[in-house]
This record gives sequence, structure tokens and C-alpha cells, in this order.
Amino acid sequence: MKSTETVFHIYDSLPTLHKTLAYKVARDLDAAIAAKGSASLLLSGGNTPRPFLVQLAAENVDWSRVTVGLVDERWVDPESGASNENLVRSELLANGAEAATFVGMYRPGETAAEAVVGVEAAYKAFFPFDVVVLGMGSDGHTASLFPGRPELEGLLNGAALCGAAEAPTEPKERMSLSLHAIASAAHCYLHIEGGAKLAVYEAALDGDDVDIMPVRAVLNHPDIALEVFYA
Ligand SMILES: O=C(O)[C@H](O)[C@@H](O)[C@H](O)[C@H](O)COP(=O)(O)O
Repeated sequence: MKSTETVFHIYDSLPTLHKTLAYKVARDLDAAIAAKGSASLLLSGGNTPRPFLVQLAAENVDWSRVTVGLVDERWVDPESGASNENLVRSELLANGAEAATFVGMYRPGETAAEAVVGVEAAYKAFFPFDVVVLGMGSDGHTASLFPGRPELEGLLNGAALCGAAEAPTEPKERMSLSLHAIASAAHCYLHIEGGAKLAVYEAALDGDDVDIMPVRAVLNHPDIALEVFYA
């Protein structure tokens, strides 16, 4: 029996969603800074987050006290348009959050599997996390926790903070936070947009097989008080 409730926030416009989620995340960061002098924010990539990141960059946060990391990364050069580091640097850091400390995942000259030790050590330095913002794919993946993958069991049940993963589409090579890392967050958000994603979310609610829909592991986690932002 899940001990925490999922809160579902629905908006009548995408701009309202982006502004409201940005405001909520900014206040979460403010509270963490007030409580312990620092804050950590872990962001997902893909297409959905871009306008939210722009709104977040405009929020009045003491970014010099914030460490920004990634929920997952496509194993491509950070100059690539497919890079989640590129997305965060261009839409958040360059737009107002320049003072934040960014800790990426991609390590040139290493495979994702080779980089796990280094990324694990780098992320342990600001673990547990304060804010995690997740997305969700049409196949029910979140982060780079993809259905049917051999690495999924370890990423869902292990004590590591991250691990190498593989996506079904290019760029296939990935690094992902583990469920353990995601569940450490004081505030965990799922940002989804459009009817198709809503249908996937509803399908995820209607079952518990995490191997076919890994996002269920987040929805059903007893320690994650998930807040879904949808428009
Ligand atoms: O690297 C990534 O792609 C993300 O971290 C991934 O988990 C994303 O949240 C979903 O794939 C949804 O992506 P869209 O927002 O592009 O639909």
C-alpha cells in the first residue's frame, strides 16, 4: 500500500503549466537553501522541458547555491542537439541561472558504462536530492529506465545512484539515475503534456508490471510523493 499520495495538477494552457511548475520548483529550491544553505535540482531532457526551463531561468533563485544535475543523458557530445546537457545549459544556465553549479553525466573518451563510477562519485557529493523533474516517454519509460531492458532490474532495485542504460532509439547509449536516486528527492515532479501522454499515464496507473512500464516504479513507490503537472 503506497504511503504517499500522487497529486495531479492539470492546467488549461501550456504556458500556465510552465510558469506554475517553474514557480513551484523555484520555491522548493529557496526552501532548501534556507534550510541547509544549498539546493540540488535534477532535470530530464527531451522536448517537453524546454519552455519550463526558460521560465525557471527567469525565477529569482540564488543560483549560486544550487547544483543542477541530470536525470539521464544521451551519450553524445554536449554540443549535440540531442544532448540533455546541451538543453540545460542553453535553456536554463545561459538564460539566468549562470551562477548555478552544473554537474553533467557525459564524460568524453569514456563509454557510459565506463563513466558510471565517476558520475556516481560526482552525484553522491550532492545526494540526497532536493528536486527531481521527470518526463515520460510514450512507452512508459522515465529517465532512461526503458521497458524490457536487462539493466532495468538493477536500476530499479539497486543502491547505486546511476547506471548505464540503452534506449530503443538513437541515441541508444544512455546514463540514467536509478530509482533509489530519484526516490531520495524531497520533491519529485512528473511533467507530461498532451492527450497521448495522458493516455500513457492512465495506462501506467492501470497495472503494476514495471518491466513493461517502468514509470510505474515511480508512481507506486511508497516514498515518492509525486506531483504530476499536465496540460
Ligand atoms: O533523455 C530523455 O529523453 C529524457 O530524460 C526522457 O526520460 C524524457 O523525459 C522522455 O523521453 C520524454 O521525452 P519528450 O519530452 O521528448 O517526450
